[in-house]
Amino acid sequence: MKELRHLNKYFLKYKTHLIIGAIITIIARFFLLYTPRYVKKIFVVVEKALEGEITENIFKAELTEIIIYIIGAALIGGILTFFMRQTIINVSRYIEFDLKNEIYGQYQKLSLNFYKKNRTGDLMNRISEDVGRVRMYAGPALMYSINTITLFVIVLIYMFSEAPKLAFYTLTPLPILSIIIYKLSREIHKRSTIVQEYLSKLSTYTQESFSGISVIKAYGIEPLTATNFETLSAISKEKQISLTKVQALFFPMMILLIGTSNLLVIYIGGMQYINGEIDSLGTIAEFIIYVNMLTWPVATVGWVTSIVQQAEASQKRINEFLKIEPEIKNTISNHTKITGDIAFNNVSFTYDDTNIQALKNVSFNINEGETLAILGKTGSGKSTILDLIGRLYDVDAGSIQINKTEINQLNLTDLRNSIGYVPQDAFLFSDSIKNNIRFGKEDATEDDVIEAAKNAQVHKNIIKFNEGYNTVLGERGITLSGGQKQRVSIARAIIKSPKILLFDDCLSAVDTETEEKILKNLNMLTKGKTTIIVSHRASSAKNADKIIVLKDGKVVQKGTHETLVNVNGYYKDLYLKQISESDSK
Ligand SMILES: Nc1ncnc2c1ncn2[C@@H]1O[C@H](COP(=O)(O)OP(=O)(O)OP(=O)(O)O)[C@@H](O)[C@H]1O
Repeated sequence: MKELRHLNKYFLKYKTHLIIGAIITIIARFFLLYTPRYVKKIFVVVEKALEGEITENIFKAELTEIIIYIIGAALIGGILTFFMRQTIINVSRYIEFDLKNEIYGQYQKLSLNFYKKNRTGDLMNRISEDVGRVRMYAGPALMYSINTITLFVIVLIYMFSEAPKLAFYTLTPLPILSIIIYKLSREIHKRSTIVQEYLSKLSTYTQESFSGISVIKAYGIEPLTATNFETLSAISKEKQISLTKVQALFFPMMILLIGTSNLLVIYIGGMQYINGEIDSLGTIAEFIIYVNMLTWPVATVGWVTSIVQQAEASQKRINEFLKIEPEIKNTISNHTKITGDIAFNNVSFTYDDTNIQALKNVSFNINEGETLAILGKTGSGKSTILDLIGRLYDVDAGSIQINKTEINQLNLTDLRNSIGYVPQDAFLFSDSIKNNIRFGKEDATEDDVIEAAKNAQVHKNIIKFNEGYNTVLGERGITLSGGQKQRVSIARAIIKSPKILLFDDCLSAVDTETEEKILKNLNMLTKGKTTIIVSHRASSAKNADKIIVLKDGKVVQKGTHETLVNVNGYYKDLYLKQISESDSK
């Protein structure tokens, strides 16, 4: 139960609901337990009438009164049971909601490294299935426990005060029932976890096949994927059947044990009645009702135990994530002004997971409003520089200063709000084009969106779609071309009009003519803003104020277009190659 202590703060938060729920549960049990006592009374009245001890009128009056009591008690008990579920089960839903938000909030705080170390499926499971299991503890398990304890205490007092010997024999099979249900629940849980695993394997496989359907078709490997699916699906079916087998045992087991208890009541109660140890047959009827009333709560002891164990395991998995300290923290609460002077001083950086040293002693500086172009072969560390400016990672050695202040001494929210970032793989959400652009600035007007799209040279493409800016992208919507995606992504960054603009090879999928137009617009738009353009093309770099060339994480060339084009090296080679390519077209 150590891990489940995490939920105590929520129990405390909803204590009023819980206390009311517990009180209602207890009162509801009292009313429901009235019925067996009145059933006994019916027997007693009938016995008296048969023996002529009471007149027919008294018999009818007493019988009517008892029946009214039984109906009244059942009605009140029923209504209270409804409110019991409404309070305690609702609390479990509130806790589920709070816990999901807590986990999601934590996910948002965790740095990129966390996402690299953990698979998406695992993150999803903890926020959905694990929280679901924990809810079972906070709701049904709690409710059934209060229910069972109250019922047990009251029923045992009633039974032992009425006929102790009969009570003892009647209750003997119940612990056995509880143990069997516990074992069955554990087995059911074990097998259903395996079933779940296969279901998620199946859905991951199916999802991947659908996402990669064009590759599958192009390579003609449909039969292979179908066979793989069939194999997975067959294993899944086997696991499901083995689960059903155990589940099928559950109710017969319960019926068998209830039957045994009932037989015991009738046999021992009957013997006692013959021997005169109990005064009325009504006691046997009362006890049969008690036994049936106790069976479900007794079964729930086993069930609740297994729910608590599962919840403990799930909460442990949740706590593992909740306890992780974000690597990148915002330690500065005051606002910091970001103007856009950026300086890298001997920065080195190694990726934790791959141990690849992406940057080695990198130094450069850009003044506010200047444009820096970063060139270099693939894997040379260009994107890493941009990630470090956005403080997605912290450097291992050296320092990054923005406005002459160490980057970790800046308010992280202010820093990120001052950056417009266009990633290498443009990611667009399954939403309208308008909202995808507006994502950069929530209060942007229609005109702002259109202007940003025009500057990113994508407006003409967008208005050709039937729905224009309201065209939905993604799974159920239209698929944009690589170049269109890049340009929507550029529009998203420039609409924000941030102090710092980072373009990560974001013109790679557009033709040189469009690139030229975009760069021209950017020249105008980025006036006064610090801009970094990562590219593989000299054409994107030639107008920059400064150019650096990276090789294996090191800066190997630094200068302007004019200086670099006159010295032998990567930049000159690249420039000449591109000129000869465009001449030959
Ligand atoms: N998220 C990451 N985790 C681990 N290693 C990484 C990660 N991102 C990049 N690397 C490694 O760091 C090195 C530098 O990568 P980076 O993406 O900065 O290069 P790049 O110059 O931007 O390449 P490209 O031009 O292909 O985009 C590469 O060797 C790469 O494999």
